[in-house]
Amino acid sequence: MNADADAVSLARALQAEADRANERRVLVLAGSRHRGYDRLESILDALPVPITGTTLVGPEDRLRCEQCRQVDASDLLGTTRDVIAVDSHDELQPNALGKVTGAVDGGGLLVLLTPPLEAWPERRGAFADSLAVPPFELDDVTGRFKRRLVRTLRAHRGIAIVDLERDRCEADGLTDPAPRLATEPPTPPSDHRFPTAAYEACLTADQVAAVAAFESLHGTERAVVLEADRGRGKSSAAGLAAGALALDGEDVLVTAPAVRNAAELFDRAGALCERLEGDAATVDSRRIETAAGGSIEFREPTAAVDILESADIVIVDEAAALPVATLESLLAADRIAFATTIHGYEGAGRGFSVRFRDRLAESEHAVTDRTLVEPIRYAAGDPVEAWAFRALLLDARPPVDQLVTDATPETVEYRRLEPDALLADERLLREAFGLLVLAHYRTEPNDLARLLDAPNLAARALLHDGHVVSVALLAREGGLSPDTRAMMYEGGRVRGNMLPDVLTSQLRDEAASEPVGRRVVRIATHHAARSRGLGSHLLERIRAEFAAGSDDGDGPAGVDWLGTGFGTTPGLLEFWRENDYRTVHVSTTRNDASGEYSALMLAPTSDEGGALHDRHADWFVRRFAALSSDALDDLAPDVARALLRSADADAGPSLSMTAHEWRVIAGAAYGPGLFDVDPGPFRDLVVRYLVDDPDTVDLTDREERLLVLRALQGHGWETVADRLEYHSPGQCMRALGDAFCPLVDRYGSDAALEVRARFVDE
Ligand SMILES: CC(=O)SCCNC(=O)CCNC(=O)[C@H](O)C(C)(C)COP(=O)(O)OP(=O)(O)OC[C@H]1O[C@@H](n2cnc3c(N)ncnc32)[C@H](O)[C@@H]1OP(=O)(O)O
Ligand SMILES: Nc1ncnc2c1ncn2[C@@H]1O[C@H](COP(=O)(O)OP(=O)(O)OP(=O)(O)O)[C@@H](O)[C@H]1O
Repeated sequence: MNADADAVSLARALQAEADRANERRVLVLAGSRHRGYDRLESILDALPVPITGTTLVGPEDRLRCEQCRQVDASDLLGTTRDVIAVDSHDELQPNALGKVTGAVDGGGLLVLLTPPLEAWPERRGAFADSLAVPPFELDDVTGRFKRRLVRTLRAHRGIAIVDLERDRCEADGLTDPAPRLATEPPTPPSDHRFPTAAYEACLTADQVAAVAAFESLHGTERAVVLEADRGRGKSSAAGLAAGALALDGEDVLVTAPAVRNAAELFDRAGALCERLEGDAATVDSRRIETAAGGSIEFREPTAAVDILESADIVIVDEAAALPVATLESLLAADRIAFATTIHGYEGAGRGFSVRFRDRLAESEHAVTDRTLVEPIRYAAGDPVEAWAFRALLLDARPPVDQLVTDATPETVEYRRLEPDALLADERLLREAFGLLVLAHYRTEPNDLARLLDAPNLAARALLHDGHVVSVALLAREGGLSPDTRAMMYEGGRVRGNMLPDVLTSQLRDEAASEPVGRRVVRIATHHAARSRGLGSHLLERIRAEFAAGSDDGDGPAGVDWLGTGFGTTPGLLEFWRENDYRTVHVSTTRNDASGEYSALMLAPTSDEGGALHDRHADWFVRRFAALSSDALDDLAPDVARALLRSADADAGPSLSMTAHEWRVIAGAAYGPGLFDVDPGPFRDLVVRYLVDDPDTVDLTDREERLLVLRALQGHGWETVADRLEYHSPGQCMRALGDAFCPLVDRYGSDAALEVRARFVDE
């Protein structure tokens, strides 16, 4: 038999076994690219799988089947394919691998076309190129992620490896699974309100329980949360429930990141409505109407927020992939359900579990939770799912709570997490990466490759009894050549230098990328050990290690600055401020994923870093008032307060109001004057007060919010009165005047104090 026939019969045997077990199998075709494609074509011809069920994920349309590029792998999320072949000769994007693996059906094959496995880790493709950020070059990028990947391919069950160069089968991937037991169809709950047909349409007992959870939405102020790994049928369960609710006359509003994410939901809901109402129901891909007077309608997330009031019930599918701010706006709905992916961070954010769960818990909604465990696309125990989880660390978790509950700054050891050490110690890698995933809504498989291979990144951790309790990811930034600096200043982009890039290109400071710094890209403390000073301790140790001139500094002369950039919340700003980081910028648009404005902060560690900080802090304070009534007029007042409070107290101009302007301010505070006639000087005063030490003036939180909303952001009296719950605009006006009194007392010039004396008996 020739080699071609061998590979074909192996593929057939693999596929037949996958089919019998309702599991998936992986077939690696390792060798030259043309041999890989030749063999793949013979295999596809021979497999009993229609070409319409096959997708090639690669740079060129080289087969007769559907094709997409790795960057477009998200198109396959939530879809189900019989065979997916990934051409990874030019590059392999870890994110794409995660997405496509989840889309292979039970009985299906994932085929990987790779270079010879020994040589693969050393190949540098487009993804590696993206890790070579200036001043580093492609040769500085390492191949650890791929070395680990090859190790997992060789170690895991269900993975066949064919060496095309030596015409040799390295592993046949056959697992000889036990025969599948016939499973009983799930039964409806004994007592139910939804039609029996909704339960009969379920494929697993988990799905029945999930549909039943939606019955709680008949009450008021209710929320349902369905959580599951990919392919457990949560969208379908939500669809059956949506159908049942619409059949009961309810108007159901469905939203998801894109309409294709809601396709399964509408399929299942449509089928149920047609089954129970026949032609009386009208079914479309975005709208279903029932004869009972109910409806199901799809709207994109922002549009959905605008029409919440018109719906009885809202269902949010793929909630993890929506910005937290959008999820919060949706919570205004009285009855709402969220379906979300747990370990599917290959394509879904972590915003839902990281930030939104707390806010849901604080809301008035009574929450019913259901987790769907049983897979539907393939059988439980599928070896390819186990491999993908391991290879991409999709299920990486921080240590269990008990291991770290006693951690304090005194018990922990500071550790540099060198990539080789991480590669050699799977538990350390899982704990550190797991902590980053759980704590951050945007950690994805590409980040695992970055952690292992990117020359500009470094990780540091605190270990308690050998377990990771706090972790930080640092990026080297700045130190760029004069040519690169000029290029950035003139509008060019440079990768991987976020802080210098913004300071140079947006804030017009050509010298900003000359000093060298370390940006804290991410920091996380184990949730069982927060608020004990561990995060601060880690930052302290990092500063000691990297500070300019320190002996054990990483690099010859240490760094000029430490910095950070993150989606602002008052609590986080407070954390960084306490650790001596100071605000130098806030973005003028909201982050797509978090829905928050981002702040940039600096903690200088040398004279050059100090100079960089000082001029940017000054510019930041100077521009803040104008920004607040423009791009930042929807910034939350508490965030605006925290941003200014975290700026350096010496930054910004000192007050320079004329005597007349002081009379206007003092007249509005103590006399019959009006803020509205000349808001400018009032704003300067508010900015100065919020940047200075606030303890010197006695204002309440509400009064400070009033200063931000009215004086800085320029919202109208009616709006401000409404938001801060003043009885009337008139009362709000008087409150603003009162709020300025202590500011006049603290800052007022002689002219101001003279005005005050006319109205106050001193
Ligand atoms: C660039 C970035 O990574 S920014 C994102 C930071 N990371 C995250 O948001 C992940 C989730 N959060 C965490 O892992 C932790 O809360 C960290 C890393 C922010 C802080 O770690 P900890 O070990 O708790 O820090 P530490 O004990 O030194 O300081 C805690 C103080 O920071 C402030 N703080 C930090 N986060 C918050 C928050 N979300 N809300 C309110 N206050 C906060 C508080 O002042 C808090 O003190 P308190 O608990 O007494 O009120
Ligand atoms: N009750 C059902 N009846 C028929 N098909 C179903 C049912 N439940 C799930 N499926 C099918 O199983 C697959 C996975 O279901 P679904 O998309 O609902 O799961 P999911 O958990 O939302 O997965 P993903 O996150 O991958 O989209 C889909 O192809 C879907 O059509």
